[in-house]
Amino acid sequence: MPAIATPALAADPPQPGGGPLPRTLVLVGLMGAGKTSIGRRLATAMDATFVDADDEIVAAAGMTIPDIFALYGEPSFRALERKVVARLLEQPPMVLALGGGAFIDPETRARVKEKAISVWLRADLDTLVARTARKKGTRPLLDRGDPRDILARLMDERYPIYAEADYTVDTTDEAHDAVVERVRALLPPATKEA
Ligand SMILES: Nc1ncnc2c1ncn2[C@@H]1O[C@H](COP(=O)(O)OP(=O)(O)OP(=O)(O)O)[C@@H](O)[C@H]1O
Ligand SMILES: O=C(O)C1=C[C@@H](O)[C@@H](O)[C@H](O)C1
Ligand SMILES: [Mg+2]
Repeated sequence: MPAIATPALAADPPQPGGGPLPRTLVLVGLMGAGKTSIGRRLATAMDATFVDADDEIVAAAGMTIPDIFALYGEPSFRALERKVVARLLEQPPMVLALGGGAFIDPETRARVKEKAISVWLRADLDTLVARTARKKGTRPLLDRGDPRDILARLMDERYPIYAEADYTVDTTDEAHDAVVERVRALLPPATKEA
């Protein structure tokens, strides 16, 4: 499988000392858990930089995630994801939404544990099915069959691994802002100043 070229990251480098985070705050969880939408709000609330690893992969590859899967295959996507996340974890603290499978990779998981604070955004199956139904065609794993069956299988496979995150926050019955506050409440006091 050919390697995908990896030019510079697309996101502006975080401003030195520009955020109150002592370490990068990494959000993990399945598709539809809220990593992107919660992460963006959290970063705004904390005056921190927000980066979505999926967007960085798209920028690095110069193509969409469905195209990367279709043209290069999932193993090449995973290799690129590992590289991109490793580079992001070397940058100054930020709020970082990982792609759904990134934390499942043992190397990435070890790096996250070493360098970041991790939070698993957990949701139940009905919630994930409903949320992921909104932007069809953007998540290649869910195009391989019935999304409910696939999400159920991924929950079985991945939930024990996401549980290795430092913290877990349930997002099933919580509005965005409530989840943001729950995540902020987990952080040491100095990181709560907006
Ligand atoms: N707590 C919540 N309450 C209501 N809607 C939510 C909540 N969290 C996320 N959503 C909605 O669910 C959808 C998916 O959320 P989001 O894109 O943040 O998930 P994600 O974890 O980044 O997954 P993916 O990257 O696969 O899209 C969005 O429409 C978002 O607004
Ligand atoms: O759960 C996954 O494995 C994925 C989730 C998305 O965020 C993307 O990273 C990609 O579609 C794979
Ligand atoms: Mg997302």
